[in-house]
Amino acid sequence: MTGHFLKNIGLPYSFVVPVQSEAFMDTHPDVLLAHSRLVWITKKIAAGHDEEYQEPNELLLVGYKKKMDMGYHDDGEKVLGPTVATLSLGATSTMFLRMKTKYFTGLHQTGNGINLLKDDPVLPGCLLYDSRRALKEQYEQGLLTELEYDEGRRKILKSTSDSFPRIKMELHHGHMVVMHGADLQRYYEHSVVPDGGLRFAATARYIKEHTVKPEDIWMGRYELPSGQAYSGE
Ligand SMILES: O=C(O)CCC(=O)C(=O)O
Ligand SMILES: [Fe+2]
Repeated sequence: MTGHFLKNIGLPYSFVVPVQSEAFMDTHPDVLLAHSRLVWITKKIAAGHDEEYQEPNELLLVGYKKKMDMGYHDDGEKVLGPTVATLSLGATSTMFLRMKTKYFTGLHQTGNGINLLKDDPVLPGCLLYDSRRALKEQYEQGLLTELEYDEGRRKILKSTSDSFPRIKMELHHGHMVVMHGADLQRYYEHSVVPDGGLRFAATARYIKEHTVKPEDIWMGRYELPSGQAYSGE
């Protein structure tokens, strides 16, 4: 993310690059209006799901100058809640979502070569899903020892192949994307490639309050004058 314009508002979010945060109460009112749109949509999307909903208390503005993009990554840091919402501003971009290569192949690259995944979740859509699922079930039912399970996997999982995008979305000015669910960040990753023009992404996240210095908690709070919070109209 070096080179991108970055500005953090609300609770400090220092995972990406340590950036100074500005309290919501001190920021420009338009930023609060943008944040309130993201709060509105996260509520709409997250309501009814089993994971506890937490209202975003942070906003990261990321600016993409000409020809910049953001490579594959996840937003699954421990300090974050399971809902991440982004408002796109400016140039059109394409967002890609793919299964992380290690879950796709069942193999991962370590310091000493390519190894079997310790706990292969065998996600629907992974490479060799049926045979991997069958082996895992036999192992879980006690029909295979761990050694036999590993040997069976070694036989079928020979090469690494790259994962591929499952979702490709064109994002236009004003579009909002919500990613909801910890597993989405655990097993999948996303990237964003603008069409070359200037673009800003305003991303709202929930930062777990216990991970922030108590004296900073107020930075994530604000109230809009009545009637100004976005209500979908
Ligand atoms: O640029 C975007 O739309 C998303 C940016 C993103 O993935 C991030 O800031 O983590
Ligand atoms: Fe992201």
